[in-house]
Amino acid sequence: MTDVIKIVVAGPRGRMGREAVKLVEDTENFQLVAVIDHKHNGMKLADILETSKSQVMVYTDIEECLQNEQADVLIDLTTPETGYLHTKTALTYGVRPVVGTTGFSQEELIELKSLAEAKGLGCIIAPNFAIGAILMMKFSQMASKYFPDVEIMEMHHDQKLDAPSGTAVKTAEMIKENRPSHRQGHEDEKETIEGARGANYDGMRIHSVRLPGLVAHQQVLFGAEGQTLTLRHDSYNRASFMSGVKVSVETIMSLDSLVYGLEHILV
Ligand SMILES: NC(=O)c1ccc[n+]([C@@H]2O[C@H](COP(=O)([O-])OP(=O)(O)OC[C@H]3O[C@@H](n4cnc5c(N)ncnc54)[C@H](O)[C@@H]3O)[C@@H](O)[C@H]2O)c1
Ligand SMILES: O=C(O)C1=N[C@H](C(=O)O)CCC1
Repeated sequence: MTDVIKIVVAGPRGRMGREAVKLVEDTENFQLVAVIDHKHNGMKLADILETSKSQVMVYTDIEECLQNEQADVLIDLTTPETGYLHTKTALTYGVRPVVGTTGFSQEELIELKSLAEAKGLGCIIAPNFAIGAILMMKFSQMASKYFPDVEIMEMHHDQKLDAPSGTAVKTAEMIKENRPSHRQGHEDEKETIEGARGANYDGMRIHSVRLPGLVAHQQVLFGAEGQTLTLRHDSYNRASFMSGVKVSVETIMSLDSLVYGLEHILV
């Protein structure tokens, strides 16, 4: 029999968090031991989340939670500031973080990487848990060797806090590994309305669309003489991310350092 993995979910009432709670409750060798919310300290999960019957405790303070509960893994699906703090605290307490929260700075990622290494603990920070999105990023990286002119258009629901999306940033980082650094567009181009050309990452442009009705979508557009290539991925619901969360929890127990991006653990 596989060992039981004891899990804390942070952000259980969020769009992603409630799916993660369901995943943990429905997976045989996963055990939910507590949740971390920004309110309702001391209540039971079932009292604050209509889709759960779980009697595990709600904590508002991660330190109190990790002192009181025996946990192997923290799944964090909160906000950029909270996610960073939770990841750091979990590592300090010897708990392995699986982080879907996006919007971390480069400095924060570097700091978390050193902390995970110092502690010899697995930590997975995945800007996108959907397998199709990972493939889109990998295909984009491959294509950029042959099509070095590329623009990324990410489209999300209008409640998203960070822009560009974590997926768009990760895609640009992966493309950068293959694409000779250069500025794109006309050398004399001028924006008559600020922001018209999008964010500039190593000469590539990233455009962020926010609209009600969207979930998570990204198009990577490549252009060359007389041709274009478009790679697109769409998540139509949050369940699309859960197989990636599951494989991350299963894999993290045998890791001893930080992995940034699911492409490193999908074989
Ligand atoms: N990696 C992926 O595949 C993926 C997919 C979707 C969303 N995301 C990211 O996951 C995060 C959550 O997204 P969402 O759509 O579920 O957002 P959401 O706003 O629906 O949920 C966030 C939850 O975090 C909780 N929260 C805020 N501050 C907190 C605190 N201090 N302590 C505990 N809980 C706190 C809120 O109560 C809320 O329930 C975002 O960063 C988003 O970009 C990642
Ligand atoms: O809904 C969100 O927010 C999402 N965020 C991730 C990102 O920033 O890339 C992944 C897709 C959904």
